[in-house]
Amino acid sequence: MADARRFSVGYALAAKKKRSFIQPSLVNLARERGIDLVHIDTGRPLSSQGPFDCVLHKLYGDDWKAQLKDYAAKNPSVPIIDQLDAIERLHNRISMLQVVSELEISQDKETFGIPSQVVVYDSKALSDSRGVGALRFPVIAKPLVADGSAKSHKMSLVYHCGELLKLKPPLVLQEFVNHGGVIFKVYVVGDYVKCVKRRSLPDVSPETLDSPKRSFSFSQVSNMTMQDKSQEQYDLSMHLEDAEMPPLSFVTDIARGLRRLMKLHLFNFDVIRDTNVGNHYLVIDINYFPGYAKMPSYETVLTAFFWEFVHKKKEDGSAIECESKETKILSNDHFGNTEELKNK
Ligand SMILES: Nc1ncnc2c1ncn2[C@@H]1O[C@H](COP(=O)(O)OP(=O)(O)OP(=O)(O)O)[C@@H](O)[C@H]1O
Ligand SMILES: O=P(O)(O)O[C@H]1[C@H](OP(=O)(O)O)[C@@H](OP(=O)(O)O)[C@@H](O)[C@@H](O)[C@@H]1OP(=O)(O)O
Ligand SMILES: [Mg+2]
Ligand SMILES: [Mg+2]
Repeated sequence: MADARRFSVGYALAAKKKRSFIQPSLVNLARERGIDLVHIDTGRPLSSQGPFDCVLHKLYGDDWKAQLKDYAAKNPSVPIIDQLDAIERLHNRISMLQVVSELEISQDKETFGIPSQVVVYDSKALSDSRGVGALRFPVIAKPLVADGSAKSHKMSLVYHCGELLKLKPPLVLQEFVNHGGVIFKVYVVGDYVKCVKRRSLPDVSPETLDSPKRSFSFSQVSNMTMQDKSQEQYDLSMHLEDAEMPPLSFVTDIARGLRRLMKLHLFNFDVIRDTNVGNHYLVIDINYFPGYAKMPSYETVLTAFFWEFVHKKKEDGSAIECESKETKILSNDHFGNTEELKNK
């Protein structure tokens, strides 16, 4: 039966994120289920806005942090999705992946880990072979800070150590792992887990390492939209369609483990399969509140998540932590089909 009480989910998002995530299809579906998605004006004190049944946010900067802390202190019963300190772990590419090493999951047929990497804080260390020498080339140089800026996504694939001197620390040097040009993005929305394929960097052959080209820069390669024709060509040459997905139970175990350790509800992580090993997977990136609008049926999934969140709050009258008890969740298979499961 329809619930007469309406719920209000306040959202604080950057303009670009608002455009991609707050689609009419999501707003309307949520509204039908009694949930109003309400824009938070960050130009005004958060505490003077609302009332909200929960607050959803993805914003960087001290001003927002101070506003949210003040609001949380004054409204302890309103859940915040998610906590600032939990999100901040993902703003540093070292602490981001440390959590993967802390996962306690039995590794049977499939195994997982993170690529070998070192953190470099100053330019001097780039010429010091003691630190960098342990890494095998090619390496990817990634900005240490992942703060949502265009700069934080700018990476370099480096074939020769001499090229490192051109880079600007602080950065992470991570071994490039050949993975067949396909990356798996695992989206997590509370209990829901969905794995999709995306294009990635092509494998690097030993001949390429000897070529005169010694490095190149790129940015958000899995989000890249090329001219339609070349995109198709690229996907065909990479056999994107044919690439076998990792077992769903395997990625779901990692997703649930990460969720519990990080105390986050909304994130995705990037996984690649090591071509040389076959059943070994590497987690290379974790993003808070990623581009859910690109996920199949995102409206249904997110609406179910909000519904559960605000109703759970109503039941016990307090802010929610991580786990949900009796829930209505969406299950998925590898082909993008979703089905509703009750009390899973
Ligand atoms: N260790 C690695 N081995 C092989 N390819 C990698 C590795 N690390 C990153 N890549 C490639 O580089 C891309 C960008 O790296 P990464 O995901 O860390 O950056 P990002 O800017 O945080 O991405 P996102 O847009 O997902 O936030 C990956 O999608 C993948 O194609
Ligand atoms: O829109 P946002 O600013 O949140 O961009 C996020 C982007 O989603 P988009 O599809 O909306 O561009 C994500 O893409 P997918 O992993 O889902 O492919 C990923 O690149 C995040 O790292 C970005 O967050 P940032 O690291 O820059 O804060
Ligand atoms: Mg990534
Ligand atoms: Mg990222």
